[in-house]
Amino acid sequence: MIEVKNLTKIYKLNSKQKKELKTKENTKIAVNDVSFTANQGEIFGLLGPNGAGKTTTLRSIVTLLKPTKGSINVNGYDVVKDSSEVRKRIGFLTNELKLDEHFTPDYTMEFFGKLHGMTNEQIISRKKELFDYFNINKFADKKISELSTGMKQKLSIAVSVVHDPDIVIFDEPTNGLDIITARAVEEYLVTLRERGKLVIISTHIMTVASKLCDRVAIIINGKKVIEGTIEKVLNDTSTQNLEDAFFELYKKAVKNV
Ligand SMILES: Nc1ncnc2c1ncn2[C@@H]1O[C@H](COP(=O)(O)OP(=O)(O)OP(=O)(O)O)[C@@H](O)[C@H]1O
Repeated sequence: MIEVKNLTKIYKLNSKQKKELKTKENTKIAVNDVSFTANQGEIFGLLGPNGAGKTTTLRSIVTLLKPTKGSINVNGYDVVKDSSEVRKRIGFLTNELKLDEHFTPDYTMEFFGKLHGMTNEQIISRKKELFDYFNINKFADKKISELSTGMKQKLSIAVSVVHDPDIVIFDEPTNGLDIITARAVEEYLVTLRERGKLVIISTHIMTVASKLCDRVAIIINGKKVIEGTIEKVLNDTSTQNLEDAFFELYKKAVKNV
């Protein structure tokens, strides 16, 4: 279970960033007083346009960023005070995860398994389970540089969940993937939910969210504008689909700026 309470993250901006963001301000409020709860056995979606604050929120949950204000609790552990306990319980996958292309899938799994303090037996059995699931066996001893993009993505997922965490967090899980790999990733997320895991995904693609998520929170300009089941979001916005709901909420949020 993850409880995010009044999370605020303020970045200091250097002159290059100020230029990029076309601002004279010295700071950027990326996440502004955001709270939500996500429970075991659900796929929770953090939705919003580019720059909304999704990645910042996820990176704060996985202990890569320290909140400026507020708190995040992961299965009873605080992300700042008990960061190593939190990391044991979370698998984090982002497009930025770069696997070393010189190594083989086999070696990479062993390496990350050892980093998580797993025994050789645990690593062997987990590797078998994940390589069977993602059809990686044939490529286990090839250099990662020789693998297709889809296979690399599947391996990245296998690596990020090698320690069989209770909570799995994917930043834009199907972004840039072909339809077959995207489907394989989606199916895996559903499998994780069936096994009682909490899966949190961030996405700006509303059809992906509608298909996968039990509950969502929509973030616009760093602020949460709604949280609940897809049904609740459609009811509250009097819309028929999540894309229309998003535009309704976006129009309101922009008007209020
Ligand atoms: N390290 C940083 N320093 C300064 N500003 C940052 C930094 N990282 C992100 N930002 C800014 O904070 C805001 C939120 O960014 P974030 O990456 O969390 O959004 P996002 O919703 O994940 O968007 P995207 O889908 O584009 O990744 C953006 O305006 C971004 O430019």
